[in-house]
Amino acid sequence: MMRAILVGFMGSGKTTVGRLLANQIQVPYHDLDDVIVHRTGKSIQQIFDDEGEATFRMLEHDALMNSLGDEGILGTGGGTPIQPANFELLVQTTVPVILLDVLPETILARLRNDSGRPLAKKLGLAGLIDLKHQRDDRYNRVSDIRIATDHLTPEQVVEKIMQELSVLK
Ligand SMILES: Nc1ncnc2c1ncn2[C@@H]1O[C@H](COP(=O)(O)OP(=O)(O)O)[C@@H](O)[C@H]1O
Ligand SMILES: O=C(O)C1=C[C@@H](OP(=O)(O)O)[C@@H](O)[C@H](O)C1
Ligand SMILES: [Mg+2]
Repeated sequence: MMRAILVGFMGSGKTTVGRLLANQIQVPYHDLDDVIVHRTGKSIQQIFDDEGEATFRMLEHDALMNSLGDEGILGTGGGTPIQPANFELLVQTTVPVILLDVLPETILARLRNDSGRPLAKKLGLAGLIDLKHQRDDRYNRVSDIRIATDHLTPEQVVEKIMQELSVLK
């Protein structure tokens, strides 16, 4: 079983914080995007370009199903909780789900120089903010703990998660 699952919008720090947290408590880190890249031999951008978002979402659902029972920390993608089947899995799991939250301006600052997120490229800044508003309710509903990351370093976010998880036990 996973120790914790990280959810949140693109740029909230799921991948960065997940790796750091796993490293700190010496368990494996699994990232759904990485599982998909490994399985297909393609980048996320290539999958969106060649096969479209719907195919990516099927691969993402498979990756989630196959990862939940593994040991470690799981970093999801920003769209993972939005798919209804994934939403149900995340609501029902007994693994603590942690929402890394961010303000729109933080997202923009963190993703400014990033080219690996096809949706960010396609939607532009205003579209990204709109997408976050559409998703926020789902993020809140699947998560047990919410951490506002805007004014924290990744190390401080890890520290907060460790405090919250020890409270949960
Ligand atoms: N707490 C943080 N403070 C500042 N920068 C951060 C923080 N968390 C992540 N970042 C940076 O933001 C970018 C996106 O982080 P990433 O971990 O890939 O987010 P996600 O997986 O949620 O999309 C990266 O450049 C990362 O270094
Ligand atoms: O928000 C989304 O729909 C997506 C987020 C990405 O993951 P990160 O949240 O780790 O950037 C990746 O799964 C894909 O580009 C789609
Ligand atoms: Mg990520």
